[in-house]
Amino acid sequence: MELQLTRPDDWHLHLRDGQLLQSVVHHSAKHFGRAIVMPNLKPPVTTTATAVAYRESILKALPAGSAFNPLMTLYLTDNTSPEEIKLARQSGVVYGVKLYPAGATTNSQDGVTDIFGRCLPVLEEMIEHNMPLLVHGEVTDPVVDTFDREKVFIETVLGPLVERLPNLRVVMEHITTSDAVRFVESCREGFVAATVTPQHLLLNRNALFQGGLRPHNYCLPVLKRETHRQAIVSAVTSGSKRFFLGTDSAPHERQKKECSCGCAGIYSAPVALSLYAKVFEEAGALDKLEAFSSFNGPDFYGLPRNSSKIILRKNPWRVPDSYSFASGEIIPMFAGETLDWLPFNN
Ligand SMILES: NC(=O)N[C@@H](CC(=O)O)C(=O)O
Ligand SMILES: [Zn+2]
Ligand SMILES: [Zn+2]
Repeated sequence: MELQLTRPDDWHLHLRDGQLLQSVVHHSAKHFGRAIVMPNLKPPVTTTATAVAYRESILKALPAGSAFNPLMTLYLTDNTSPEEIKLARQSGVVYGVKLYPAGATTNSQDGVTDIFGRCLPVLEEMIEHNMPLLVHGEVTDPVVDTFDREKVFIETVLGPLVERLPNLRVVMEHITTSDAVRFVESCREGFVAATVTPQHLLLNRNALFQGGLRPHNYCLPVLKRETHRQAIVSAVTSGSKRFFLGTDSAPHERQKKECSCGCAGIYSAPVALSLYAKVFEEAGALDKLEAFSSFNGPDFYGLPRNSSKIILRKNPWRVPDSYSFASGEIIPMFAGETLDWLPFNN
């Protein structure tokens, strides 16, 4: 059995830099046409000039002949100026501005401490330039239970923000709860949308503790209980245009995951398309996979859909146990397991 799909894009991707970039970028470039590239490097990509330079280094790291197009983002800080948004739009290569609440996730220490107090002029400028805000939607108050941080963020930050700036276009990244699904569905279509990862469609929080502690299933926002997973599957397989593919593929060297204080992030780029196909097949909704993977994202961002195609073939394959690179190994999601669907370039 085989499916032909318009080439998909990845609307939330971490490509890192240096050696890690060299070793991971080909996994995304092989089957995805474009990707929204996250700016949480060390130091973060806070200016258009650094975004342009980062884009150049990604293009250099691509396999010869690749047409993969990295769509860049700026990392919002308390000090980002409205002028920077103008420069970002003029550059033609920046497609979004990323909100990391300070301390919420990997390399978010330079993020925003007070969006209403510090960022309203920048957000107004983004509305002028039709530049979307991409949101890591978790509060950082250590008193709030880890599993409630997305829900509380919606109640205390995102809901009020959307109400205050109804013309701001927002992507709630990597949603993990039924609360987020309900919130996105309650907003104006075309203004608020969400990306969805393979892990939040396939795993619930039991996967963190299956037979022992499983660091390679640890990401942020953390996996939630089964009812939330089911709500997200229903949302993406319903055919709604508000949800689209964003892997949040986030490689960390193995030693940085398997240690006493392991990093958050799951490396899914090599398996993501196989995993999304699995989700849609299990839900009896393979006919909705193409819109989720290849239409809803570009339609939201106001970009053309890709013209080339890929094939997904039922052709069981074993996910490698690890990928080696110059200074270590990366363990992919579903390492060592067998997946049914295998993507091919047409
Ligand atoms: N998702 C993660 O667990 N980690 C991401 C950061 C992020 O997207 O929050 C990373 O950069 O490693
Ligand atoms: Zn995030
Ligand atoms: Zn991410």
